Amino acid sequence: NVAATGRSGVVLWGHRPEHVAALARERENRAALPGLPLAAGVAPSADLASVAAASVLLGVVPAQAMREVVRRLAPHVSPGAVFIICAKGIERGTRRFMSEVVAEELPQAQIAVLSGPSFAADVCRGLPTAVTLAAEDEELARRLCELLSTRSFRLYRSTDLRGVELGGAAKNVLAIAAGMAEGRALGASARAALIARGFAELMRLGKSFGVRQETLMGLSGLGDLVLTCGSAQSRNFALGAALASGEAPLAATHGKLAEGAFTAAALVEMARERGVEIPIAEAVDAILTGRIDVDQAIEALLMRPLKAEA
Ligand SMILES: NC(=O)C1=CN([C@@H]2O[C@H](COP(=O)(O)OP(=O)(O)OC[C@H]3O[C@@H](n4cnc5c(N)ncnc54)[C@H](OP(=O)(O)O)[C@@H]3O)[C@@H](O)[C@H]2O)C=CC1
Ligand SMILES: O=C(CO)COP(=O)(O)O
Repeated sequence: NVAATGRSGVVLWGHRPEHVAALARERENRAALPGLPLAAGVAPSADLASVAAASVLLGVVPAQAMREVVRRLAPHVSPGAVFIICAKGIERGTRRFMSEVVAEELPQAQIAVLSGPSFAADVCRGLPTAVTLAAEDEELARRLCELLSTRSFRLYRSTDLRGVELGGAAKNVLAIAAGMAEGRALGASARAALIARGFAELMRLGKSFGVRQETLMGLSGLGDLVLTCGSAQSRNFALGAALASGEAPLAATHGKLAEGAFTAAALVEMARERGVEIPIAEAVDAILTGRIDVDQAIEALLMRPLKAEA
């Protein structure tokens, strides 16, 4: 809808023809965004070839599906087209960032990443927010920000692509921990402490990747961390709360996408490889894989040796 603000002919491709047909008929995604109509300029299509004329594509699929989707898209994407990654996650197994996945599968495209505090329902309602758009080429980032910004959806540009995607991926894992604290009624002070210590983990990890600290202090790092660690509207936060109330990891997502559940293991492995301590993310991964329970995780975090804050 944002892309179709003041514009027509925005193709919305989806992989399920029946879902695409329902979207075209009802002009609304009744399951995911009930009561929020599709913008008039959006044309749903199940035909991959319909993206061939596009000079800018937005990839809004689960991170673990990105490679498959981009591989299918590749024969239809024109050389020089821009592919904007909207997924927030790291590929399991390969531990590739989304920009690496897309570069491997879509070498003809220019890559950008869009990330920041932006619940789809809020954005669709026209509520104001600001996000970061990163591309290595600053001129491209500037052009895309101008193309896609609206009065209520403000894009700030960055050339720190890796920093932006790291912030978006890591905040989902940390939001699961915040949801657990909420589920166990640990209180507002604990939540604030968790956000601050989670942010310290993100900063340490970011340093090991050579990303800019300012990026992580910005919309796609701290901004999205505060949003998702503070709202039950977040599916990652809701997963944490469900785990804390005793639900099993597989059932606790309630069929919804919680990216942090897939990214946690990759994040922990990357941190270990770099000798970076990320105890909150590690606790989330250990709970998701059934190695410890929520009580043991809380106990372990509270019993960590006292040290300097940094
Ligand atoms: N929702 C939000 O508020 C925000 C989400 N994001 C990020 O965007 C990404 C997508 O999230 P969201 O849109 O909520 O997720 P959804 O679960 O709604 O999935 C998005 C779309 O991807 C489709 N899809 C799933 N698997 C595949 C596949 N293998 N091949 C092709 N299409 C597929 C889904 O179709 P179907 O379900 O019918 O299979 C759906 O149409 C995530 O990484 C998320 O972190 C970022 C900011 C905000
Ligand atoms: O990334 C998001 C908002 O910025 C959406 O968060 P969830 O995927 O946890 O719902």
